[in-house]
Amino acid sequence: MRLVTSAQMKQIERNAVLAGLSYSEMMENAGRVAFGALSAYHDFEGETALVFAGKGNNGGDGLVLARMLWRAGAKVTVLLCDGEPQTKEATANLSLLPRTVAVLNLAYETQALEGLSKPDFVVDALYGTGFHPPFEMRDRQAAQWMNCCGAPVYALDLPSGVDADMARADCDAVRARCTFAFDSLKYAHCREPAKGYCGEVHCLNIWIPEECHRGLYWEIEEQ
Ligand SMILES: NC(=O)C1=CN([C@@H]2O[C@H](COP(=O)(O)OP(=O)(O)OC[C@H]3O[C@@H](n4cnc5c(N)ncnc54)[C@H](OP(=O)(O)O)[C@@H]3O)[C@@H](O)[C@H]2O)[C@H](O)CC1
Ligand SMILES: [K+]
Repeated sequence: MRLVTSAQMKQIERNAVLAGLSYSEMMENAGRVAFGALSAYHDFEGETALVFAGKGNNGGDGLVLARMLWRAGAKVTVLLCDGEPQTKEATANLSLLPRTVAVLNLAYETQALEGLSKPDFVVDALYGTGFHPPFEMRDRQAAQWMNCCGAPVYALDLPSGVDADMARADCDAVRARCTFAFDSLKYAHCREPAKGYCGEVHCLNIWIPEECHRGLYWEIEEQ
């Protein structure tokens, strides 16, 4: 198993771009493999899914997954927790969502969380490797909602609220049933206190060529 820092992960992604894999392809792959992993737990058809999407690329992964869940027959609601996406790839994936996916923007619809019912499952795509604790108020409320709703939460790459490298965790960090780590494990998947928020960790291949990792990871035993 590979273990990387967030800076190493960014370098691996840059290497992947040089090797011919675009950022948008990596995002598409991340959403797709998360969809595949989630299908071991859910049938999707007729199920209700809430996708909490942040403004960065972790949110973009969530928007790809939202599209795939909708295609598989789930009733999907996306919550934009920090307004519109701020990266090119995430913005493109927001525009690819079909109209039948409800999109609530918590930056404007400030009371939206109060009106939500418990879904069949939740996708946490609020923050990944770019997060540094602590939460700001709106994110804290979103994380508290996920933790209190009673539905299983599946975290993309990391549970929101943990620091990938320091393995620190905000006291309201998302408590996931499963975390789908992309490409490589990060310290937060392996060290307390962050590890305790991850639930089962599945490290998923997003098709970054092997040579892009050279000299940029530590080999560790399977967790
Ligand atoms: N591993 C891979 O090969 C791939 C990973 N992908 C996914 O991308 C994320 C990392 O995306 P990134 O955009 O770098 O980071 P985040 O989505 O986690 O969020 C970054 C934004 O959040 C801001 N931030 C940080 N801390 C806070 C805070 N406490 N409160 C509010 N906002 C915060 C940060 O702002 P800065 O000023 O700190 O820069 C950013 O605006 C990775 O985890 C994967 O899920 C790719 O999609 C595919 C390839
Ligand atoms: K996340």
